[in-house]
Amino acid sequence: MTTEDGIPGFALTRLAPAKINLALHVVGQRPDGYHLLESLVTFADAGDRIGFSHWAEDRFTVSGRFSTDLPLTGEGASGNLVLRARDLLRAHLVERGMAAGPVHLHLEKNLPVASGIGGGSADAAAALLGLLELWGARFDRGHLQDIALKLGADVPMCLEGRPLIARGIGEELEGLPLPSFPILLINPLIAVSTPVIFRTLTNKTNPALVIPRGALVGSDWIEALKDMRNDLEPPARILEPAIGAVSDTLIEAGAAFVRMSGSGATYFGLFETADERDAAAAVLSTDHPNWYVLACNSVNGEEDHHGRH
Ligand SMILES: C[C@@](CO)(OP(=O)(O)O)[C@H](O)COP(=O)(O)OP(=O)(O)OC[C@H]1O[C@@H](n2ccc(N)nc2=O)[C@H](O)[C@@H]1O
Ligand SMILES: Nc1ncnc2c1ncn2[C@@H]1O[C@H](COP(=O)(O)OP(=O)(O)O)[C@@H](O)[C@H]1O
Repeated sequence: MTTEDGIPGFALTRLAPAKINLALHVVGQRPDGYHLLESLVTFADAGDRIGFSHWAEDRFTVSGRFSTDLPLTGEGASGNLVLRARDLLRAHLVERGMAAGPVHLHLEKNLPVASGIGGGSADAAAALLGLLELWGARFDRGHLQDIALKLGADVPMCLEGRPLIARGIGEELEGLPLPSFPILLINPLIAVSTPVIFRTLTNKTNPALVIPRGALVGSDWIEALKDMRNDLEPPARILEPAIGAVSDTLIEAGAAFVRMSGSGATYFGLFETADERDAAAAVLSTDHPNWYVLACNSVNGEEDHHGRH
């Protein structure tokens, strides 16, 4: 996943790809209040980037369109997830007698914050993987997933970074052979808080996700997606009525399939061809110059040879 054209001046650069919940069913609630989900997830070939270098002391810098919306320190639950990932991983390595020296981390924040495409979770996962590489540390994958889950429910799936089904709150992962789609992500830059959306949700026991099996092509998946849902979309539309218009705009622009990702407010459109996607992106960028519009592709999935993680 290391990008070929790295951030200048850094020893290592990793992409932190946008997460897309193609479907998200809320099927129950745990005693601690967390909601049980069944989600069909894929990842974009674009997102934030993180640069890593050994340094004389710990340093954190940011750039990019959305860098002003971020916490810049790592302390507490509201700290930057890049720094929280660094500190948690370092503590685990040091405890095991491994070196985890000072680093300069640079976050290029290209993904809008609190937008249902998991930018913070992707950053945390990329930070864990990049730091392991920079520090030359070997770490058991299961243990790394445990650390990831401590940073957020979506961080384990972001460590995988490939099409998968997520269950539980995101700790049960099963890869699946989903093809690559030309995708348009659009967000009217209305930030939506994940905990507020979950609190607004009234129906917590919805029908389970039914995943078709077999050798399916893109059009088969689009048909199958129509029978699935994002159960967080109704509460998001109640909280922010303006985001309903975003969905209509993508349909009018020619998307073959449209749905909200995660707790919103980003909508994704799946297109039959890259040319159709790019034409829609040009129209939407002109009509809505203040919106976030990203033309990308989702990554290709392969058969899961390892079973559940
Ligand atoms: C909804 C999803 C779908 O992929 O994505 P986003 O919209 O955040 O991208 C995720 O489940 C979000 O997971 P994540 O973003 O890691 O959530 P966290 O920060 O761990 O949780 C924020 C808060 O949301 C609520 N929460 C979160 C996940 C969950 N399954 N049930 C919940 O009730 C809890 O109140 C929690 O304290
Ligand atoms: N590196 C980061 N990028 C984005 N958000 C971060 C980061 N570190 C901490 N956060 C906090 O995490 C919260 C969720 O952000 P984000 O992951 O972008 O949401 P979502 O999963 O809905 O797309 C925000 O309130 C933000 O302040």
